[in-house]
Order: sequence, then C-alpha cells, then structure tokens
Amino acid sequence: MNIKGGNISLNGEIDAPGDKSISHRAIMLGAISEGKTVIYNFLLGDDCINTINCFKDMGVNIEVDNTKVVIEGVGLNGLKKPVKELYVGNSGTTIRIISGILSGLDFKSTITGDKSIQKRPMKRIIEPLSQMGANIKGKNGEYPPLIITPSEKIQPITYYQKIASAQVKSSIMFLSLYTKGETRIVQPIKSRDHTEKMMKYFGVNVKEEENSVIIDSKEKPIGKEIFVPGDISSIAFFMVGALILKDSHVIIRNVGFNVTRIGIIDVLKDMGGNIKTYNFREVNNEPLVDIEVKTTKLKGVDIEGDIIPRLIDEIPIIAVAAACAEGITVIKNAEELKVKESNRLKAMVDNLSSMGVDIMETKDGMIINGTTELKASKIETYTDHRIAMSMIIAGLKAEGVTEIDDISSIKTSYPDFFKTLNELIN
Ligand SMILES: O=C(O)C1=C[C@@H](OP(=O)(O)O)[C@@H](O)[C@H](O)C1
Ligand SMILES: C=C(OP(=O)(O)O)C(=O)O
Repeated sequence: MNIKGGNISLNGEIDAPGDKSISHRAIMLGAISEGKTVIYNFLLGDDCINTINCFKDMGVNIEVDNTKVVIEGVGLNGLKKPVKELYVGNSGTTIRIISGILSGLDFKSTITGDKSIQKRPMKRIIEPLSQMGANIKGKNGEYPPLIITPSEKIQPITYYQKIASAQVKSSIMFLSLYTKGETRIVQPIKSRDHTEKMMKYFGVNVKEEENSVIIDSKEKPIGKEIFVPGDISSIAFFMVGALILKDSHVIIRNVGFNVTRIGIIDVLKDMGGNIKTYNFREVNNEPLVDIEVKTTKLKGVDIEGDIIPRLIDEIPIIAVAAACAEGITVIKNAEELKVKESNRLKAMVDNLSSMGVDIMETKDGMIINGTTELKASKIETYTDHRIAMSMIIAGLKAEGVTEIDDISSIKTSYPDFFKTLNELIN
C-alpha cells in the first residue's frame, strides 16, 4: 500500500480494541473451566480466532457474536482428541500456552502454525513442561510442529525461568492445574501477569511473592463473565502517532493499564510526551483508564533492564518515536526481539535507515539518533504486524509517498487498525 505523508494530524476519540493476551487467556481458561464463560470486548484478530478454533477442534462449544463470546466450559479433562493437527496460524502465545494444557491430557496431539511460527523457539516451553513429566517433542528438539503424547506422571515443580516470558510462565501455570500440589515459578524479571489475575478471578489458588508465582492445584477454575480491557500494544501506534504528527489530539477510551504492560507510557512521558490518564477503574482484576495524548517535541532516552518486558511488543513503535525525537535513544536488553514474528531489531533498523534515520543495530538493541524529517521510502514488513503498523505511522510523518510491501499481517492483532486510523485522520 502507499501512504502519502507529510501534512497529517490525528484528532478524535477512539475505543481501544480488546487486549490480545487477555483474549487468548479468556478462551483457554474458559474452555477448561466448569460452567459457562461469557467474554465481552473480545479481540477478533486472527491470532485469537486461531485460539478459538483450536478449542472448537477439541470439541468445545464456542459461540462468537461480534465481540461477545460464549464458551461452554468442559472442565480440565473434558477436551476431546482433535481429528487433525491443531493450527495456531501466526500466534506464539497460542502454541506456547496451549502446549501446557495439551501436556496434561490423555490423548495425543500435534500443534503447528504458519511459516513464521515454524521458526519460533520452543525449547523454552519443552524444557519446563518435560520437567513436569510431559512428553513433548519438537522438530530438531526445538521447532513446531510439536507432538504431545499422554503422560501418567505430571507433577508440580519449582522452575527458575531463564528469560522473562509470560508465555512460558503461563504454559507452566496451565499444566500446573493438571498436577497434585504446588508449582512455583521464579521469574528473573516480572513479565505480564494476566494469567495470574485471570486464574485468581476464576477461583484458582494463585499467590505471588515478589517475582514468584505459586499455584496450588486444589481449586479448579469456574467459568465467569469477563470484560477484556483495551490493548495498550495496539493503541501504542496512535499514541506515538499523536505525539509525532503536528496539531494532534487523541483520546483513547478503555485502555488496559496493567503495570506489567505500560512501560511504553513511562518511556513516552520520560521523552517529554504530553500524555494524561483519567478514570482509573478495575474490571475482573485488571486496571483500566482513558488516555489523552497531544503533539509534543520528544527527546531521546535510555531504555534498558527491568522495563523491557513491560514494553517488549512496543519497541518497534518506540523506535519510530525515538527517530522523531531530539537526541539519542539507546535501547538495550531487547535480544528477545530477534525471535518474534520477525527479527524486529533488524526490521526496524533497515526500515528507519531507509527513511534517512541515523540508526544502528547493537547485539541486544539499537541506538537511534533522532531527526526532524523522515524521508518517504520503500518498506519491508516481513509480514510482521507490529513492523507494518509502526512503519505506517512513520510513513504518515515522512514527506512524500511511502510504499509498504504487505499489510496483510495487521489483522493478526488489530483488524480495525485502518478504520480507526481513518477516523482520526478525517
Ligand atoms: O503472554 C503473552 O500474551 C505475550 C507475551 C510476550 O511474549 P514472551 O512471553 O515471549 O515474552 C509478548 O511478546 C507476546 O506478544 C504476548
Ligand atoms: C510477539 C507477538 O505475539 P506472539 O508471540 O503471540 O506471536 C506480538 O503480538 O507482538
């Protein structure tokens, strides 16, 4: 697609789309709970639809009516052997967390996904799930398809995570429901805690002590009504857009404000960004706010350490903010970006360089020297939704016509992205 940038502002009020991480978890937990779960504001992105399809393929009755989803929970052991391979499309969250559930079941399953998923590392879940007694194998010990065969001896463990990953933590948490006893996960840095919050809300005994999560499998999950807060990772594109595009003023309603997710707000405020939050409230253990953003001249900052897991998916759009800021931004400890849907460090460095930005990839991040003007150019998205949306916002800032090779990936996480963008531009 072509983006004609240069003289664009974003103005208006929008609703944030449902959070992707919370939508996945609501389907998974609802499906294995006793009784009915009703989800409101569900994200109808391809990734979450693939999660629904996996559970439908295991016999769960799931009705989708716009963004309301009703699940007839089958209980921990009520899932049925699928007649074919389970397919997660592009979704790392689905394959990694579902594997925890599949490892506790009494039938064999195979789970796979698209080309990008087949290159995503799975040892990180194979190792702890195997320690719990699971029989789980990947191609070359590492990659999807994953083949999971039943095990008689699923047991609780204490696991020291090497990387801060909520997908790995959640995979272990789901399998812990199939054990007898107490599972403890010790995190190097606290990652997003939606599974902890949702399991507690569904009646599971989950405790947190500093960076440890402790699940006692005695209490089983019971179906609930759940409202999915808006996705900070999706509205991040419009927050940065409103900051860097002239004369912009955007209000975003119903944004999830979970501390483990809002590192981007801390960083953008640190950069001087005019961002205000209002109407703090809570739904099913998750905080929620409305956010107001106005155009600001940003300045470069250092981003490293414990904040990284709190903004991991927002680094591509933060790089766009840094490219338009005065001074240097240094991002460190972000090596995980190399194993997402694409190598996001390389993708952003190549694309922003092509727009004339002085930017350099480092071993675990990037160094960006901001500029006042971006040049229109040709962009490669590597079929990665976050790269596509980040570069569209950069394209709106650049003078001239930017050509983006492929925007089809955007529907994995934000199917209404263009509808919302058009509302803000017009
Ligand atoms: O648990 C989740 O819902 C997610 C966790 C993060 O991945 P890691 O667990 O690999 O850090 C994040 O990048 C991904 O988009 C969603
Ligand atoms: C990394 C992402 O998702 P996943 O790991 O679920 O593919 C993302 O949405 O940016």
